[in-house]
Amino acid sequence: MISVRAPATSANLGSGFDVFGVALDRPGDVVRVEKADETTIEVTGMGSEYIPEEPAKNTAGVVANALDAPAHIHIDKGIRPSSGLGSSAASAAGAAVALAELYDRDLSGEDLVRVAAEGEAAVSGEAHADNVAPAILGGFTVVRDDGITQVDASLPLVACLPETVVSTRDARGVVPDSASMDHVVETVGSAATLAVGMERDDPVLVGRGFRESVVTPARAELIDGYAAACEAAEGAGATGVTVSGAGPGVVATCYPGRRRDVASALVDAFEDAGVEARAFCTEVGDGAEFV
Ligand SMILES: Nc1ncnc2c1ncn2[C@@H]1O[C@H](COP(=O)(O)OP(=O)(O)O)[C@@H](O)[C@H]1O
Ligand SMILES: N[C@@H](CCOP(=O)(O)O)C(=O)O
Repeated sequence: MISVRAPATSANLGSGFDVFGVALDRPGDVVRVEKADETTIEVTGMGSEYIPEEPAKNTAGVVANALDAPAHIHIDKGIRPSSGLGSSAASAAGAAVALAELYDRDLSGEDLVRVAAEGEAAVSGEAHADNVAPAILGGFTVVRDDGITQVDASLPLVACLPETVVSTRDARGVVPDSASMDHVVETVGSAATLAVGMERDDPVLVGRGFRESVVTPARAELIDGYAAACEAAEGAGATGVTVSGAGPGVVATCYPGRRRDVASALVDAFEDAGVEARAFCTEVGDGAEFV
């Protein structure tokens, strides 16, 4: 039996829609695989009641099919589905790494990302690899058609999960079809600032680089209490706050000593808006690993 822990991830980071992603040190999914004549899936843990066990509908099952690697797959979910923290991607990434090892397939990190992205496409409608890339490679990743760039950043993060469900498929439906030149200029400036901030492990530059005015405001409309939560987090020391992935999760960065204050501010602000929420103090972490 092969067992792999794959981390939660936060995609987009404001200015990098479908391009940027980071691995979070916690939480994560654990995927265990054993060879079998045909693929079967069992899911336990956080939100497992909402996750299909039919292989064609589960991201891990789609990966097993893509790799022609039938297995009994057990997924212990540490990441709530439809959270904006790459829950479906973690299972896809964990399955890709575990099944490649089980069947002795000689695949590069980028090959594994491509296979795991097929699992993501099955649930979100499009093959975006900005969650599976950091879930496999770790750190901060930049995904483009011509390759993936990875940086081992060290950065404090707070992830907050309001008890609202937003599916990635639905949240992709509200993304505007076009952007003005002013917005393009702003996004390029933010994305460049964020990438330099990741290289320098600088929470001020990274937080400034979250700023984006096309996709983020459209998604924020789906998250009750979002504006108040951002304001409260910034008041508590966050150097930047944005929607995590497609939402409803929110991600903030700050100096290391401010994480607890930022986490409490986010939770309290959502609760004041009538939305239950929980927050994790975390940091940029490693990719999928054997356990
Ligand atoms: N192994 C899996 N883990 C989590 N969600 C899965 C899995 N397989 C299929 N899904 C489905 O994917 C959807 C959640 O994915 P998505 O909307 O992209 O949110 P998230 O941000 O949590 O990845 C849910 O409909 C869920 O049932
Ligand atoms: N780039 C994607 C990222 C979705 O992330 P998830 O964690 O919400 O699945 C998007 O913004 O649609």
